[in-house]
Amino acid sequence: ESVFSHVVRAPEDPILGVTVAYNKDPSPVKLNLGVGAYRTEEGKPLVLNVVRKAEQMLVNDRSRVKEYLPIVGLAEFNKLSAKLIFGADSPAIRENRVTTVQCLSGTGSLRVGAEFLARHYHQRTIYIPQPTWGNHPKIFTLSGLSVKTYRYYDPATRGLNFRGLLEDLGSAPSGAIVLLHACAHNPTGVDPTLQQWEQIRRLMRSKALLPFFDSAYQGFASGNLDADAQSVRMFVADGGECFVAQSYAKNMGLYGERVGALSVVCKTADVASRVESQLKLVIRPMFSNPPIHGASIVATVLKDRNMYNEWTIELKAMADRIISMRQQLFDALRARGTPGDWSHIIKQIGMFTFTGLNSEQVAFMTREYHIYMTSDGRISMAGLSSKTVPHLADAIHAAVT
Ligand SMILES: Cc1ncc(COP(=O)(O)O)c(CN[C@@H](CCC(=O)O)C(=O)O)c1O
Repeated sequence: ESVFSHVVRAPEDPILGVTVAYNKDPSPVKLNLGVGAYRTEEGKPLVLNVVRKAEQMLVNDRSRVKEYLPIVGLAEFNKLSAKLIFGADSPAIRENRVTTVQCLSGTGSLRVGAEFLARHYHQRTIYIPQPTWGNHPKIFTLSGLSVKTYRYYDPATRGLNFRGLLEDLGSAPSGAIVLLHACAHNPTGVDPTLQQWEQIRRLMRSKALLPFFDSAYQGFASGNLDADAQSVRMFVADGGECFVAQSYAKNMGLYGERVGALSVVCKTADVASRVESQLKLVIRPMFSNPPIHGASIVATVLKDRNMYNEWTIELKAMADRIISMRQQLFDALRARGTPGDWSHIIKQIGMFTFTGLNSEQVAFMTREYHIYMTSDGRISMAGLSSKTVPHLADAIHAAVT
């Protein structure tokens, strides 16, 4: 009799479980629009040319060894990551008020930040948008924070519920932590305008709410790395403090390398160095020190002007292909006279379209058309190609008529 015979079978993850179901489907027309991972027009995962070039350079460099990294990770990677999100001219970086630690991609960066806050911050409540990435509530709850939500999405307009957002943040207890998607909100694809970000910033600073940015798609929303960092830079420019989690999974296609960074912007350099010393106490018993390969790729790309420029070109090409998939799907639904207003498909940005389809319609599309997507109606546009748009449009048309 096993001592684990009481263990019950856990349900599949709402997002990653979609790929499990997709892989089991023998249909030749099946479409995986679940996981937010870029695919080419041929439907294949993409390794960026600049990444292959960086890896070749690393392999050829016989001086490179496989020693442990410091607990905080690859120093060069950390500096370059801070520069990428805060800007090369950031006063916070110049004044040494930023500490950056390399973590296991975006998830790991969020987790390390949350564990630190649960131990060292006086307010243990974090407000997350409604809806948000499915893993957010689990990461923060398991870190010991208590999770509340703020209104974010308006199903009626399929846009931002800005009034609800301001009301909910306005009634949050002062000092509460607030999770903000830096750009390309997942799953809605709806972002505040710069003017709305400025109003959010003023409100948050007036109540001493602590911003925790999740930047998983920098460069993927607009195709421009600086444009997609504007929300973060507005908060840093006011001299206030904030947390920022960065992921290189999507914008550099390093999904499985698990490359990310957590940055904490503090009021003084002395506080930043003390915060870093405590971040090390979170990391050491969690994963001790981070993996060297992916961070070396990123550092190799970011530190060389030509490779950085080549990366921005490949990044914009990915963003542009997703935008063209939006237009093609919108046009295909219009051509079919599919009932309903589908303009949100071309208004939303980033990797996902929040279609507004309900779970029954999603189940119908999976059953009858072998379309795999999350049950909340989210579609990863990166999983589409010109050849497969008609099949998806047929499925949506059938689901709503
Ligand atoms: C807003 C947000 N933050 C963090 C992450 C974590 O990404 P890392 O791989 O840890 O860097 C994701 C990935 N969400 C995608 C990818 C699949 C998943 O992990 O759920 C998604 O929503 O499909 C995300 O969408």
